[in-house]
Amino acid sequence: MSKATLAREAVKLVKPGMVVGLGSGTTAREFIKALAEARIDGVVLVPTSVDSEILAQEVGLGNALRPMWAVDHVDLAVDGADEVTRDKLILKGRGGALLREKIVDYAAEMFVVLIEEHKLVERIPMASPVPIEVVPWAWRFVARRIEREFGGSARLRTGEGKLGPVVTDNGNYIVDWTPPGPLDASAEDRLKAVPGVVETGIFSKRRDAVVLVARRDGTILSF
Ligand SMILES: O=C[C@H](O)[C@H](O)[C@H](O)COP(=O)(O)O
Repeated sequence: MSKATLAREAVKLVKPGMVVGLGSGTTAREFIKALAEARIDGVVLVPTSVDSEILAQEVGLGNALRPMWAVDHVDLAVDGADEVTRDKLILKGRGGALLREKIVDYAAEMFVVLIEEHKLVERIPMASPVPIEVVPWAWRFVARRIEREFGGSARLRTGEGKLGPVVTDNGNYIVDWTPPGPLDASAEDRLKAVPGVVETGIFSKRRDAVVLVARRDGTILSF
């Protein structure tokens, strides 16, 4: 229910003709459904995962869908997150959709993050590991190098419903890294500098994001 409330709030920001980035995950799915109900004229939609693309198609938004290469800007991106701090360090990627999400969310003029209150944390990571999308051919080398350079433990993500590694929408693997302690904003660039790392779930460069939090008491906090 709270995810649907957040989604309806975010839909109010969508104006006719806008190019809108569709995030991924259960919260973003609510946004996609609410957007379909709103029937806003002329919007162009850029999905950040196959999952979001399929849902958008199923709820009648198929004609509006475009790949990222077919647009020259994104007005608004609406996405969920796994953990968010008060100063807007954002951790994403529990569903493995982080790479396309980061391209779209970082490109957007306005980035709106929808979370429930338990995801508002003091520091990242709190309860989730840090997802890191890696080149499959190098995955073990990259995982060991991250452990050596930064400490903690890095594990290949394996899936349910399929034997072996989870393969992302971009054909890569995910390594889930549990660092030895809290991370600051520099972690995004430091991890990215490891050859073989394609992208990380640390979103530290959108401090201007608008975060909408569904509180336990039913109200919405915005910061
Ligand atoms: O890869 C998954 C995405 O980053 C999601 O946006 C994130 O995991 C939050 O998903 P949910 O809204 O299902 O908690």
